[in-house]
Amino acid sequence: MTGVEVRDLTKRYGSLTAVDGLSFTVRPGAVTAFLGLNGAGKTTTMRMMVGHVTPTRGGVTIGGRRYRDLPRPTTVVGAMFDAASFHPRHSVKDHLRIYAAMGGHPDGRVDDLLGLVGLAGAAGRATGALSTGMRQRLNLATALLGDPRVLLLDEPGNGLDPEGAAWLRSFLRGLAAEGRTVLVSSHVLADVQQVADDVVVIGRGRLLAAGRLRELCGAEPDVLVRTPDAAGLRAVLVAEAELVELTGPHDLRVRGLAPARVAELAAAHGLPVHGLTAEQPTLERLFLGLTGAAA
Ligand SMILES: Nc1ncnc2c1ncn2[C@@H]1O[C@H](COP(=O)(O)OP(=O)(O)OP(=O)(O)O)[C@@H](O)[C@H]1O
Repeated sequence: MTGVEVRDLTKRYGSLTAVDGLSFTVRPGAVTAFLGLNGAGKTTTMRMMVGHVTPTRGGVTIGGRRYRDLPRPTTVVGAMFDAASFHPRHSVKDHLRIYAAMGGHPDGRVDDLLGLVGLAGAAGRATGALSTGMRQRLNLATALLGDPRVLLLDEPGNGLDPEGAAWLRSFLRGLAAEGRTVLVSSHVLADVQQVADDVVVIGRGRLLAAGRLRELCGAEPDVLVRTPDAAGLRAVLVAEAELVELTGPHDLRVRGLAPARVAELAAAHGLPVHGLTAEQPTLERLFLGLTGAAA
């Protein structure tokens, strides 16, 4: 089992601290979403994991070893960055064959991967003629050439259409189910919510939260109430709820009260309720709360 340990990772560019004393772990067998606003330091952190950028302080180990100490790094870690470049006239298959040769991976792996990422039909196409979604798939295939236990994927969902995004989610789940360590940076929170087991949230290079998505989002759902007397019900609920928000002429959002308690209080005051739904807390709420506080 190969996890990733980030310890006191720091990167300064002149007076700018892009990554600031970051510590977290990424566990095997799970998809971990790496989240932060633009410029938060996600790419810099991931580049330090694979030695593209030298930390000012601190470091990263993968299965207990630094990237540069791994004897055949691409068999341990597969990394994919947004700005990956392809030779535009190379075919998809040639691109993979060249990278396979460089990494010392068997040529037969290329056809397997083309099938796995859904590019078998585009094997002969020039990489310069690929759609963004196909480029992402080719990037992913390149990262997977060495059958690595650890995948570090920087914004792999960028430019994917809804079908591609759904495909990527199930692909990532499959990699985690095989026991691999999967770290995925993203800013599409709805996509992440559907796929991630764990999240690491950073802001201005600092850690804001890390842990199981379910625990961080909180177990308590908001309760959405539909009532013809929203103002009247609101007046009753505010005494016990953490928050009661009027979201429409006949709609309330209640936080900090169980649905049953909302119904009891309404009944006790003779207020009609036409609908009551529990809404699971979203990653977006957590994220905006954290990054808003950091800003
Ligand atoms: N080579 C560099 N020289 C100077 N500043 C840099 C360099 N690389 C990154 N930065 C700065 O470090 C900060 C973090 O950038 P980084 O690309 O890691 O953020 P990010 O979270 O990946 O953002 P995005 O989501 O926009 O890609 C930014 O302010 C960026 O401008």
